Amino acid sequence: MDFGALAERAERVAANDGDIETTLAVADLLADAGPAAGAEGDGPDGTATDDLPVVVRFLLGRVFPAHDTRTLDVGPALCREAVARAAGPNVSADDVEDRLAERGEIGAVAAAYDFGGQRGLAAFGSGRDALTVADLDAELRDLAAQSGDGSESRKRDALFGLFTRCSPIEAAFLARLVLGEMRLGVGEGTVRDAVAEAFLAPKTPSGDADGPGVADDAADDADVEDLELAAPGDAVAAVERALQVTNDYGRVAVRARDEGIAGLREESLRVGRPVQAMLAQAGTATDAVDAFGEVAVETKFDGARVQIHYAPAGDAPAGDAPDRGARAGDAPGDTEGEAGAELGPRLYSRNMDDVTEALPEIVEYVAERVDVPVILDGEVVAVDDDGDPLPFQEVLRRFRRKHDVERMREAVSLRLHAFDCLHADGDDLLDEPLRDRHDRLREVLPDAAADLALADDADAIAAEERASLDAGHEGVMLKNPDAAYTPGDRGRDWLKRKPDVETLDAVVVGAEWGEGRRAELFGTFLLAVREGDASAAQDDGNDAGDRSAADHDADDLAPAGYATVGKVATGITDEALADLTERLEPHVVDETGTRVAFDPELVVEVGYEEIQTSPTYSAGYALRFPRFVGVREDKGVADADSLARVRRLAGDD
Ligand SMILES: Nc1ncnc2c1ncn2[C@@H]1O[C@H](COP(=O)(O)OP(=O)(O)OP(=O)(O)O)[C@@H](O)[C@H]1O
Repeated sequence: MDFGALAERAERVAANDGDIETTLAVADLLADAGPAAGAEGDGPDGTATDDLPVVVRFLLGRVFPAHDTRTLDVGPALCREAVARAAGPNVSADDVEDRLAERGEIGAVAAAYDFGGQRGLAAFGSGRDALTVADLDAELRDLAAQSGDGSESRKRDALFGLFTRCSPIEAAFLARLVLGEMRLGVGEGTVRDAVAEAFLAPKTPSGDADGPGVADDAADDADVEDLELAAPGDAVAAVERALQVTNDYGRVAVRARDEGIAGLREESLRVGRPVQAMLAQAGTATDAVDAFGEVAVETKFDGARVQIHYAPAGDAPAGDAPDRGARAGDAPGDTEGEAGAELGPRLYSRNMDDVTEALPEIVEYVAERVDVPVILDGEVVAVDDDGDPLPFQEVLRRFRRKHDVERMREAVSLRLHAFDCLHADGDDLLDEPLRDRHDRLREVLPDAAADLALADDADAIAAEERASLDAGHEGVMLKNPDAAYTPGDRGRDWLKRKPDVETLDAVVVGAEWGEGRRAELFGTFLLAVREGDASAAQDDGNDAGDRSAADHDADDLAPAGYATVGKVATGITDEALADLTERLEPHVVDETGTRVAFDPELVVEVGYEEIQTSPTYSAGYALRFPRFVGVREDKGVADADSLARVRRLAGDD
């Protein structure tokens, strides 16, 4: 598929405004993305390449599947510089930035420049060197592989080269893609439904050539309200399930197209390919007893979530192939590995970032004790010399560290508490009840997990909670012992119970430069929460997903989809200020006097005394006496707290 064709179809998708219309338009696009039967093309053996997996990922603003830890690592500044160079000698990165402030969005800015090279060639009748979707994917993967000295300038050159090959509509798509800001209004839920619709819906009697259930150019249909999705519920559920275990929309789309529901059901977990973590809702002991009868009561450890993947040498059964071999430092990719391959312990954060290198003692601990292939879920906690837990901020000093790992290993000791087992010795356990998964966990790593404690009355749970708090932990987790493990789900089968000293995980959307000796550093940080819930933020690129300068209210600075709740300046050490400044500066999208606005990128945890209603901030609430607790390295902006939670904490809901 030509990249131009994809970019143009994507614009048409974005022009839809109904959910069903959008889903149908995406389904239509997916049905056209694969190779036509028997088509010849530029694939390795002369067959046409299969663009479907790439198209699916691109629509979601990704080059790599979610489980793949590779990233493009192209920031807004680098993108602006590449656009400026492609636009010609008279255009500087500052000019691009000015236009960005006017237009509010990098795609529109990139499309507005005349990347003369290719038009010049076209004018001479030679036609431009058309980019295909496969070319672009390959180029971006090469770009992602750049590392070390000079990699930034090589990335800039590569991106510049790509822009010079782009028409305006392609340039807009490319700029948004590299920054992960597609703005198509196509979220993960839409793609899931579209995959089911394109490949698993019953064939329509009309013999619609575009694929089952897909309306021809849905956007043009006058009777949009009559549109319906034709894929049955079990088809959507099969896609959802395959997505949960693979974390790869491209792979699932291909499987659905080629092998239908039966093929999707064969997808299974793979050691070396992280899945999303199961999450919890807040709840009380009484809620738990009422809902589950018997309740599994676990300590709520105050650390950082880790998912552990390990296939010891000589023990990985066939069919349980890690995605790649076990060479240290080798990030598992999205290619199939050999069956039975060995994989050294790999550790992933809650956001599926590979944190293996930062936590060598956990790697050693697992390698010394586990002797069958496993996927385990747990929490890494910082401990003092007596083994007592230290606050969560301590573990974050270790968590993503790339430098000084050995020095920090001396300074902050870590301990692993495992609490779940998703896979053991060739068996996928997601559908097994927690009590059975926990038995397997105790078999494979008894040292890191206590026996499952069961209770059926609120008093017994309260006693466990007191014991947990007395031991310096955060509270208790109350789990349904009969529930399956549902990746990515924040359901009612896991409840978290901690004392009412709540903190808020807020997104930093603005700052003010400091004064005096701190004039080079940001001093005060403007905090915001998400306006919608997580799925809305993902699904609605035109609303909560927008991240542009023009959307920043002049007084409030909150980007669309976010509501401000206060400013924090206390509790930040000089070291933390310097770190925050360095990390946030590349994300400045607007600057007025001493005030700056950021793209929403960084989540910080803040404590406060209370939440009051207030006209000062766009949330309608303000944090009283906010204090900085730390950066939530383990959270992305989609995981930040929502306005609904602020309302609840304020007692208004
Ligand atoms: N025994 C346990 N079982 C499950 N999760 C645990 C346990 N002990 C600690 N945790 C941590 O608690 C988190 C569950 O709370 P939640 O799903 O709300 O995540 P969160 O938003 O990070 O919450 P919080 O900010 O309260 O830690 C898990 O992600 C995990 O990191």
